[in-house]
Amino acid sequence: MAIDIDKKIKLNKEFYGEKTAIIAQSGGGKSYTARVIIEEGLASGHTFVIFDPQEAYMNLPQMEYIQAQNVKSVAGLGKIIAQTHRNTVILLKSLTIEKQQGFVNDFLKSYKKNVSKGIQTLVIDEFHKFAPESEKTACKSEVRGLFQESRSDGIGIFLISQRPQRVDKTCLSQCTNYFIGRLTSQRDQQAVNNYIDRTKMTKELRDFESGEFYIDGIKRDPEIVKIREAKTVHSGNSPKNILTENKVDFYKNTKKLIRGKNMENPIKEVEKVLPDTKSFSHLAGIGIDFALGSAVSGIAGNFVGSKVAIPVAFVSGRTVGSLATTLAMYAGYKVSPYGKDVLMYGTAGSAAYTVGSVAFDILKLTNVNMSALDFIIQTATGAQKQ
Ligand SMILES: Nc1ncnc2c1ncn2[C@@H]1O[C@H](COP(=O)(O)OP(=O)(O)OP(=O)(O)O)[C@@H](O)[C@H]1O
Repeated sequence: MAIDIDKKIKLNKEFYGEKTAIIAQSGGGKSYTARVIIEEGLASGHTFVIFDPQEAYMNLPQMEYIQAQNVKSVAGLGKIIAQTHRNTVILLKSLTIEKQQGFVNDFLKSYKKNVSKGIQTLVIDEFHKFAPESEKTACKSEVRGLFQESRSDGIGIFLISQRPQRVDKTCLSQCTNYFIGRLTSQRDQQAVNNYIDRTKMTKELRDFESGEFYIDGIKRDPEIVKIREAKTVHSGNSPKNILTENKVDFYKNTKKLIRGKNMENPIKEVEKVLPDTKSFSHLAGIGIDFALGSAVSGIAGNFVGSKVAIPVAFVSGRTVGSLATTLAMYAGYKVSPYGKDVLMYGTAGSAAYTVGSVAFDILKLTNVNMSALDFIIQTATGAQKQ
């Protein structure tokens, strides 16, 4: 039976100051459920800070939407929100994942230092990217701290993730409330097994509909609940970025598709993880920057090689020229506020060329002539044999 979360399940004031995990695979209804809970909270006068890497929390009333890339002082923003308890959605999508982690770290440091008393809920979507199990990130210790420190300042947290097996176990185990939705992967099911009372399970997690959740906590007996429809327009989309999402499913399903076998999940599931046009152009952009770096390195290297005799017998001018180019690009990447991505991937391209050049120097030194190896080095790095 569908239970309307705002009629039969009352979310009291304390709930918004507690730690709540909302777990389901992509499309299971996590951000939709979080939206419904936030709608309830806003209506009761609670405030939220939402870290939104997917633009899944648009159209919420009373919210200020802030583009992370436009924030000049992250610490300043953290301080203002901590002191004023403003309802804020921080849109992180335009930042690389490393920058998102750095942003969350700087924000939380300042927020925790300055937070004024009273309940405020921090919503961290795609939690596994900020505090993954057995992996360090710039913000992991700050995020973990939120779960470990016994706080009296009323900070509540929503931990939202589609990959429970990848979420830091300390954070997951410190939650008071668990909303667990559809999970078809066995590893993900195992990761939440400890939080489920099997006697209350009338159906398996893999059979849950979108929006159906096993709820443990909120001072009730555990039960399976269908979350009510949202009052605001949901903006969440299943991510389609091959660089960051569900690569395992992608490879598994595309392999089956190519072999013509039946897929575990119908083609819809493949579509969900196939990269969209934006992801393809992002990949193409990286490729162009990389090739550009390699080409610049090649031109500089060959120029130096043709003009300068290097006193160290086995080091070619090409290597010296391309190494200098790599260092110059790296220095540019470090100091320049502009063109960070071009300089970063350009440095990688230039470094690859330099590695190729060094490989040719070594081959020359050993007097070995292996055309297959030459071909591989040339193709992989762009460096030409001299
Ligand atoms: N309680 C609900 N009532 C009606 N529809 C729902 C409900 N929950 C989810 N849905 C539907 O399922 C879709 C997917 O939900 P949602 O975007 O929340 O998934 P998600 O688990 O956050 O997925 P992702 O990780 O891919 O963002 C929604 O766009 C909505 O159409």
